[in-house]
Amino acid sequence: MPKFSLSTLFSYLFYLLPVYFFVLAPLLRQIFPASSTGNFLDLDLDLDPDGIQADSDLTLNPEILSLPDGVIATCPPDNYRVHLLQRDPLVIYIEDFLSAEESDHLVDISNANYTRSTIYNGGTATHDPSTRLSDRALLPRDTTVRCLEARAAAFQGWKPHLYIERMWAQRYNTSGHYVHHYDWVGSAARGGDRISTFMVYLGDDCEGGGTNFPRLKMPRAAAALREWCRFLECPADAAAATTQGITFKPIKGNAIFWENLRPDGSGHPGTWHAALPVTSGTKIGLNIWSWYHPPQSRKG
Ligand SMILES: O=C(O)CCC(=O)C(=O)O
Ligand SMILES: [Fe+2]
Repeated sequence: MPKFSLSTLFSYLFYLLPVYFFVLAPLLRQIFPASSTGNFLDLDLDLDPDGIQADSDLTLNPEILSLPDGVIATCPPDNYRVHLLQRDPLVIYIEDFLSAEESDHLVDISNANYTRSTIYNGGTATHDPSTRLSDRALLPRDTTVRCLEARAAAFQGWKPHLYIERMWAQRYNTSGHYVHHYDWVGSAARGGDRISTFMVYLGDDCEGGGTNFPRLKMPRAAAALREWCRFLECPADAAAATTQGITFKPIKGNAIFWENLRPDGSGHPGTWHAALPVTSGTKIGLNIWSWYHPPQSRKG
């Protein structure tokens, strides 16, 4: 009977381990691709066509989310054009997401409701003008707002367990700004998180006030730049630019859409962004955030 010494065993391992890691394991991954059941954003177990399970919806708060309430709005057909900026994170620019009439109407219905914007510090809402200087107003859910909720949900493929948050208009006067931040919270494992953001411009009667993404890159091809410079700040001397990355100009009716979460539910670092200071005039924005809240993580 052959005798195996410890050193023989080690020499076998020395040859076999690389064979496993570099040949066998990749081959197995090709033949049996990983199932997506561990993928936070692929949870799609709901059989209810509305993506809503009656028993698990008790925890959803109608003061925060635009929950179905039996009111069905009759809406005009969509009339927007999309421009794909990049896929990871997904960033899509939407021209004429709102008509001029819709933008003006939302400004009108927000006017009476403005209060100073807050930030959250350890779970407590505080005012900090060095971080965020603006006023914001909760929009009543009238027909225009309901049609916009439907437009935003349809844009995302009516994804089950996705809830459009109640909408807020945000008004920045001269010096108004919001320093760099993420819109996601990092709470996917605790129940849900903000899966996406539409940053819509309702009023662009201002200088400055662009939405800056320091970690996104300017499109490179000359033809692409010609197209994108309609929507992005394109300084004549890019090297002398004081901001990093890309900055969207406020243009009334247009929107930037981006996905905040990676497929595993973690927040995407590329979505770091800011509202640059308004140097004169008034900018009015509209936040449409979508909250992804799968029923499994709602239990408890
Ligand atoms: O007003 C903007 O350009 C961005 C606003 C924003 O990032 C926010 O309200 O979370
Ligand atoms: Fe934001």
